[in-house]
Amino acid sequence: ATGLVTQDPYRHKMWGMSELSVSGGTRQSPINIQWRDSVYDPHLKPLKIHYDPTTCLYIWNNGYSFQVEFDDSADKSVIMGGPLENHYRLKQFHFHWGAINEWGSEHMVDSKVYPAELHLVHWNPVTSTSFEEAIMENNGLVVIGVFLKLGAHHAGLQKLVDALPAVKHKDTIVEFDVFDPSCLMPSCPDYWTYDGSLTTPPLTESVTWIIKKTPIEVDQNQLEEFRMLLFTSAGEEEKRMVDNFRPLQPLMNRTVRSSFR
Ligand SMILES: NS(=O)(=O)c1c(F)c(F)c(-n2cc(CC3CCCCC3)nn2)c(F)c1F
Ligand SMILES: [Zn+2]
Repeated sequence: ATGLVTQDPYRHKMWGMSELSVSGGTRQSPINIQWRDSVYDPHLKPLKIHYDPTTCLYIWNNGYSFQVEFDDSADKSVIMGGPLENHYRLKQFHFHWGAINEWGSEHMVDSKVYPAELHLVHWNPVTSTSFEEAIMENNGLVVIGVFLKLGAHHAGLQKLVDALPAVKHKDTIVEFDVFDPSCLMPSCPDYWTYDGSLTTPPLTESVTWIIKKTPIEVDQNQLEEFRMLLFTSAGEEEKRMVDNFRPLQPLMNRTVRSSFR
């Protein structure tokens, strides 16, 4: 399936390094998780998630994806446990998806691609005083990745999908209050974890990735609503927001640990 992703989907972005990892990067993301090479770590604890739905602020189209932002001024929506030394605050979540169901996710599992991937981005309030600072810190961020697969209608996601027409164009925003992103988590507790990077600029190597083993199911109409968004601002020539995933990066000297046998 990786052969399908020949074009660099961010080719229209003048990042200069979208194909290459950060020059000299040794822990770039995303990667292909080879299940048989992952190492079961019995010391990994269950991940604990406590999201306060009232910390949800708004949805906006940032020109890469649509992003749901949270009030991170206190320890109200936090994760802890798993591979983590302390708690991390939820800052935002967003998705990556393809033009068609055959590709779209950033990570892969044994070269299997999913049609989309959810990222919940958290930062370390113990070692950083802000999200912006944490982005530059080693292990300043934790991102939980959840694969989306084509299947049953996802009632929790639909609330988000219904708001997308209001953020069709880049730099548009709509208020979005009281949403609990826990509804987007699979019930299975199993995950892989590895040290990596942001998959968008500034591509800093500050992320502890936690990738859930089990995908959530969404239906065709819901995926197609993602694909109706635009990379472009109002008034510009329309470019559909699709294929907003970064190409696979080399594993280099890293081990992926699993929380399950
Ligand atoms: N795919 S990912 O790796 O989960 C992922 C992330 F982890 C991110 F943190 C961001 N991110 C980027 C900014 C702008 C910052 C604004 C302040 C200065 C630094 C950039 N906000 N959040 C992001 F866009 C993204 F896609
Ligand atoms: Zn992402």
